Formats: sequence, C-alpha cells, structure tokens
Amino acid sequence: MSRTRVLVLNSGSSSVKYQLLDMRGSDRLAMGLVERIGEETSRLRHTPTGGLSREWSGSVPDHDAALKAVAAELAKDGLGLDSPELAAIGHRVVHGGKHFTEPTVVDDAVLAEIERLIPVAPLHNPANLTGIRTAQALRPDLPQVAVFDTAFHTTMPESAARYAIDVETADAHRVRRYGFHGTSHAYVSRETARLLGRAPEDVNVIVLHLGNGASASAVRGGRCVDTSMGLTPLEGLVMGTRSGDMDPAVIFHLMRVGGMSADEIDTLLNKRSGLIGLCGDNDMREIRRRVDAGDERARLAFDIYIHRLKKYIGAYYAVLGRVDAVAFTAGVGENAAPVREAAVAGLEGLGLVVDAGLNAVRADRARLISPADARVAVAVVPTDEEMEIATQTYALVEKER
Ligand SMILES: Nc1ncnc2c1ncn2[C@@H]1O[C@H](COP(=O)(O)OP(=O)(O)O)[C@@H](O)[C@H]1O
Ligand SMILES: CC(=O)OP(=O)(O)O
Ligand SMILES: [Mg+2]
Repeated sequence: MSRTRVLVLNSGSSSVKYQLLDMRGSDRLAMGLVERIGEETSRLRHTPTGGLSREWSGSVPDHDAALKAVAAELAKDGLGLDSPELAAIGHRVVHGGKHFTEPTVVDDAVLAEIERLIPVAPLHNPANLTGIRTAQALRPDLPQVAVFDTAFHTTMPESAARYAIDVETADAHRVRRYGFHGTSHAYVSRETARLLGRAPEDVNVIVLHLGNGASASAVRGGRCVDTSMGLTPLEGLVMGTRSGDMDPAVIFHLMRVGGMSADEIDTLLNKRSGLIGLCGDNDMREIRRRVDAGDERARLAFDIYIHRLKKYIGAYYAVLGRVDAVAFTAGVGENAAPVREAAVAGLEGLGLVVDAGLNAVRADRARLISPADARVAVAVVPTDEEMEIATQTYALVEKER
C-alpha cells in the first residue's frame, strides 16, 4: 500500500489544530480542533471531509490527552493512526532558534534543542514537545517532522535581526530577533503573488497575520526581510493577550516601583495585556460588538490595536521601498472587515485604498479588496499552516525515502 498520508498537528498553548491529508492530490480527509486544554471543560470539534462535524466536551488535561482524543476520533472514521497509508506526522514547532532553517526529521538531538528553547517560547514549545512525544509513542515507526515558525525568518539581514545592545552579551545568550508565524507568512506571501498572477520572486508583500498571536512581515521577492516578533512572540503588534512593543524600562519600573517579580511581569505581558488587558475581551467579534454599542473601553482597545498595525504598515513600506500588496490573514485578518478598513484608512498617499463593497464580502478564498486601479493591491488571503506543514513534511520524507 502506498504511504501518501500526512497527519499535521498544530499545537498551541491551549489548543491543537489538526488535519489529515492525502498528498497525492493534497486532499484533506479530516480536520479538527481541541480547545481549552487544561481548563475545566475542553472542547473537541472533528470534521471528516464530506461528513458531519462531531463535537464533544469533557476533560482534556494536557496535550498528550488531546492527541489521544484526536486519534480516537480519526479511528471512528476509519482514519486511525494505525493506518499503513500514513507516511509521516508533521508538527508545527514555534521556536527553532537560529539552528533550524528547514523542516527536520525529529531525533533525540532535535528534541533536546526544542526543549532548550523553552525559555524563549514558554507558551508554545512545551506543547509542541508533548505533541511530538505522544505521536512518537503512538507510531514509533513513522518519521515525525518538525516545521519551525522561525525558519522563514532566518533570511532577515543582521540589521533587522539584531537588537542594538552590547554584541557580546547578546551573543552569549543568543539574544536576537527570530520572528514567528513563518509558515503562515511564507504561504500567504506566495498565495498573494499567485492572486496577482505574478512570480513570488517579482513581488514585494507586507503580510499581516492577525490571529490571537499577531505579527507583520516584510517579504521581498519571496524572502523575509523583517518581521515584528522578536526573541519571543511578545514583540510587535497588539495581540489578544500580549502587549507587543513597549519601552523595556516598563519592566524595571514594575519591578522596582510596582514590587512585581519577573515571572509576574511575564504573565502580565503575555496573558493579561493586549486587547484583554485593555478592555477585558480578546475576541475581535466581541470587541466590535461593544464598539458598535458605544463602549468606550472597547473603542480605545480597538484604536490602540489599529494604531500599532498602521505603524507597522508604514515601517514595512519604508523597509521594502516598493510594495505590490498588503495581505491580511488569520482569524482577525480574514474575518474582521472593520479592522482591514481602519488599518488602511488615511493611507491613500501610499497608494493603499480599500473598496468598501469588496471588503464587506465574506468568503474563504483569496481575494482583492482594493479597487481595480489601485497602485498597491490590498488582499485577504486565508492562511493554511496545516497544508503548508503537510507539503513540507511530505516533500522531506519523499526525498529521504
Ligand atoms: N468573524 C470574526 N470577526 C472578527 N474576529 C474574528 C472572527 N472570527 C475569528 N476572529 C478572531 O480570530 C481570532 C483567532 O484567530 P486564529 O488565527 O484562529 O488564532 P490562533 O491560531 O492564534 O488561535 C479570535 O480570537 C477572534 O478574535
Ligand atoms: C507564535 C505565536 O504567537 O503563535 P500563536 O499565534 O499560535 O499563539
Ligand atoms: Mg495561529
């Protein structure tokens, strides 16, 4: 029997998104999501292609239990992990440091390196590790492939990748800007070129990945030249629960004057800041509902979010010199028309205009939302990290077969 299937696991801090794909025709056989892992009630939604979705609520204490629940759901559709058609399991790994520039077959040394990077991705790498170890236990005979969020950003020039701090200190502790969501930035910049009918090498794109975590990137001819996340996924845009950019002296101030510990401030900036810190909600749908109802705090949170986004569009415009397209992606970027409209408002001087009618269209395909005669294309391009991970995973195991 031919081994052409790939299972992809995208483990976040409290969720697992997964897809089972047959790579002969890039067909999705099943997909799903386990949410609120570790909370009192977790939720699983499983959708076999061509069949009805199944939902299930219950206790999923950790990512090990989550993957076992996923395996059980797949088995009900005759797509269990024991299938001889499985070629590999592909894993999103958030932090790969400077070391991993390509998808990599996991061995003990790779696991040790992912573990060593936990201090700079404390919300993500532990979940990624558990996912890999559980998958190894379920199918020890299969290659487990790690696809790193950081890989696409390793082309950044030193001028963008270095912080302006003492070089010896930075190098001793590997302090530099790594960038994240790279699989999405790579996929979306390529899909944007395709939407424009041009080769990726000829196109300069600003990608705005706006999910719970959010980041911007400047992509010149298919290569990343700058991105908004740094040593960790905390730098840059305002996010659901993370602050993004601020004066680093805020931390010393909170320690010395506020009496807070490093761990308390870490939790504050990663989990109690951003939109949730500003207005108590991190879901953009709820924030827009409150804004429309005249809620002042939600309005201020929205305005701060947009102000930061606009600054990055301007910065990356300057970095690239010539911009062919601005692409919005991920949960907020793909769905929140008011965010797209506000982010681009007032940028006519840069050639950026959104057509209100096109922006209001709801669709899950890549599409332009700028007028036909616009100098710079503005696009909505749905990301598909799982498909991209599957493609890279399958290409690697095919090569090594
Ligand atoms: N219809 C919508 N309108 C506005 N925001 C939305 C909509 N659907 C989803 N979102 C936003 O997308 C976010 C999740 O995006 P997603 O890319 O799935 O994030 P992550 O992968 O980081 O979990 C939610 O927090 C929500 O704010
Ligand atoms: C790196 C990162 O922020 O990932 P996510 O958006 O999945 O939290
Ligand atoms: Mg995401």
